[in-house]
Amino acid sequence: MSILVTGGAGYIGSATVELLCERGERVIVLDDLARGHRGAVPAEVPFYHGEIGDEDLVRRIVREHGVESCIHFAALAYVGESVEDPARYFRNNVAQGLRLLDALLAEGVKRMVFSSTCATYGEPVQVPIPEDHPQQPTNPYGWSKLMMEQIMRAYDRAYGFRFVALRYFNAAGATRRCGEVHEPETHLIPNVLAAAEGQLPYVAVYGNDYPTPDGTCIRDYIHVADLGEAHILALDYLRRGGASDAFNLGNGQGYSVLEVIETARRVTGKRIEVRFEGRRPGDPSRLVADATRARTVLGWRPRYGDLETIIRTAYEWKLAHPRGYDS
Ligand SMILES: NC(=O)c1ccc[n+]([C@@H]2O[C@H](COP(=O)([O-])OP(=O)(O)OC[C@H]3O[C@@H](n4cnc5c(N)ncnc54)[C@H](O)[C@@H]3O)[C@@H](O)[C@H]2O)c1
Ligand SMILES: O=c1ccn([C@@H]2O[C@H](COP(=O)(O)OP(=O)(O)O[C@H]3O[C@H](CO)[C@H](O)[C@H](O)[C@H]3O)[C@@H](O)[C@H]2O)c(=O)[nH]1
Repeated sequence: MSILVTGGAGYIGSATVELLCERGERVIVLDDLARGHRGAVPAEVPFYHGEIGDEDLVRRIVREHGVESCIHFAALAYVGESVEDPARYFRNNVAQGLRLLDALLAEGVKRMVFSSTCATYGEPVQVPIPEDHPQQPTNPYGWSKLMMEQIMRAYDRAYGFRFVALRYFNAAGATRRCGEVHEPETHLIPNVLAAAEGQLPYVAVYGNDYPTPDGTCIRDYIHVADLGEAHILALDYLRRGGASDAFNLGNGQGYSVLEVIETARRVTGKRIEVRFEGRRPGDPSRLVADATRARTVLGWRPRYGDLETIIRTAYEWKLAHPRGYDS
């Protein structure tokens, strides 16, 4: 029996594939390489270059490899881009996501660990944010993920399709094999490190008039290996017969954009120029997780909680892979 990992050539997906392989699980990756890298997937892992919305392909993979569960990372995931082109986000994340669910169900696969996001909460009314916080996304990306959560809930009731929605806060850092390489890169920490290495002239800070102590947005950064570990625990939970549920994944500690830049200056020892720009549409001011439930129900224990460690692992990976992945 094997696990279908969609989006397994992407940043968090490839790090999770690495952990699953270390644990001796049989893994199959499906990715259209819109944002991922073939070189991020170990050569021994069967790889399919295709879309999650290709029902015939998904059904064939399930039959040929005896797939029993799916970890579904594949999605477009840029907040700003989703505000500019919502159609692309709803088509890719929801319409194609729905076809993936239907193909799995048609082949009798009824277990999914789903990449959801803190962006499903929108502007928080309570911080740290618990799972039962109101879900009112401020951008189409967040809506696309919330729609998938709701579709899966209905599928559970009607068809017994069990899922765990993992609502990650901000993924960061690198594992031994896998780091963050996106084209274009919109995420803060890779951009800060690119500025440290002279690949960007400065870091653009989007907004310094937010209602936070230094005026810049606050986020809860969580190490990619800790995210990967949570997927394995969630899969074990579903295999034990656990009920469908949602879990926040974060450290419970918020850092402002300026604090991230200051920490990166310490870690790299480099000058990092900053330029203040206007707010980025769709950005909530402060997102910090209450991840108590993942700890108590799944037994999750993040190991790389401290921001300096998170940034150091990202920096070390970048120095070891100055041009990113070869393919
Ligand atoms: N990075 C974060 O901080 C963060 C936070 C919360 C949630 N998430 C979610 O986690 C998941 C992984 O994020 P990531 O940062 O690794 O992103 P990523 O872009 O690196 O990885 C996503 C992968 O999915 C693939 N993909 C996209 N659409 C596809 C499709 N229709 N068919 C097949 N493959 C497709 C891409 O090529 C890419 O390899 C996403 O679902 C994202 O929404 C990420
Ligand atoms: O060059 C940059 C990049 C980012 N930022 C700021 O840094 C913060 C973090 O931005 P990221 O782009 O790194 O992360 P987001 O919080 O926008 O997005 C992440 O968390 C989201 C939930 O809000 C989604 O889940 C998304 O997939 C994931 O990338 C934001 O305030 C952003 O405005 C900058 O100031 N300059």
